[in-house]
Amino acid sequence: MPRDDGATAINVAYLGPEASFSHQAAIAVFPPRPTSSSSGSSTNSPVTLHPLPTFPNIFSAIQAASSTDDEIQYDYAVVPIENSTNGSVVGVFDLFAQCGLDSSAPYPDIEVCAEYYLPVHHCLFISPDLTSSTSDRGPVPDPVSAIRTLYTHPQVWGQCTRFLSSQFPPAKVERIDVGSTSAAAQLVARESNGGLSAAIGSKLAGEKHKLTCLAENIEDEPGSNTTRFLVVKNRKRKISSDALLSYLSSSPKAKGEVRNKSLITFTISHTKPGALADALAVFKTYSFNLTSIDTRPSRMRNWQYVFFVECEQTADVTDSNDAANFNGDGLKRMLADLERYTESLRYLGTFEDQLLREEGDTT
Ligand SMILES: O=C(O)C(=O)Cc1ccccc1
Repeated sequence: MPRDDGATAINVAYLGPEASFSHQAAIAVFPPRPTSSSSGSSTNSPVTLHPLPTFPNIFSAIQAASSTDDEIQYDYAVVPIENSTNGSVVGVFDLFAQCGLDSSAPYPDIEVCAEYYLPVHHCLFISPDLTSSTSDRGPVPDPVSAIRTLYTHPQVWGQCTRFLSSQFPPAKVERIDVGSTSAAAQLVARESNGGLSAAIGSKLAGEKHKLTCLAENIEDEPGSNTTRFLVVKNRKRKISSDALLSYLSSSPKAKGEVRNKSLITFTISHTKPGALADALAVFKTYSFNLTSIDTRPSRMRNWQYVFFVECEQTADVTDSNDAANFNGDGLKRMLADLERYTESLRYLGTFEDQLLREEGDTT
């Protein structure tokens, strides 16, 4: 929306409430920016981050961005797609299965434009009332063993299996899924006089709600637990790209070689022998390396799947600086050929690979 000073505000959606991991990823990609120079002229588009309650709300907001008169027109959203320990964020995959230029897709205009890797550390939080001598029940002597209910986002249980199985026997402690880790922290903070419940979430969420931290770094892989986020936008919406460009130019990867990844979804015949092998051979023919492959149920017919492939071109590169041209021609030709081996095919976008590879890793 244009402002009085002429700058166009950039609106970014993320899974809220504030202090979720998605919020931290959104801040990293779209940090708060100074908006005007000393002469008073605007230099950067100001960024406003908006917490939304669910992933479907976020996808609907981005899809609607080119066509509604709503007060807020969302330019970007930052959504988690996979975790290095616990794998795919299936709810987000199911939404991407409904994206891509196709009149039957509920989100035809959503495309991926960037990725971000966030190191993720989990803490166990309780209400400070539980350890306070002024509460009705007095300080609980062993708060961990007093906990009867645990709240967190469903992605988190599988990232903290060792800690959870050693501290919280399922027969004694109920695990309740909530919309986000920050919603879990908010719930525990709101329980009157400290119910015997705990939340698992980020240090930031605990600080925001003034919770007591009983354990830090409770994830199974404290040195490497990482969540990958995708940045999405509406392909029909004209946006000033300076906010995204400043992220891309300041990312650690910007100093190294730039590689672009493309995300494609497709379905294939489930009765023709070799249908998947034929489709995958097309990537090889056009020198595209597969960096990721995943499936989700098609929801059209039982035991039929949507394939998600991410790939990067390894040859035929003409212009390594321009994300649009980088593998534009090769990609177009590859997709045209792939169409012959698939039943439905959707291209969801091309973005810079931000994965910092280990030295000596040539893949
Ligand atoms: O619940 C959150 O904080 C989220 O943003 C979703 C999520 C959960 C766990 C790891 C990364 C993202």
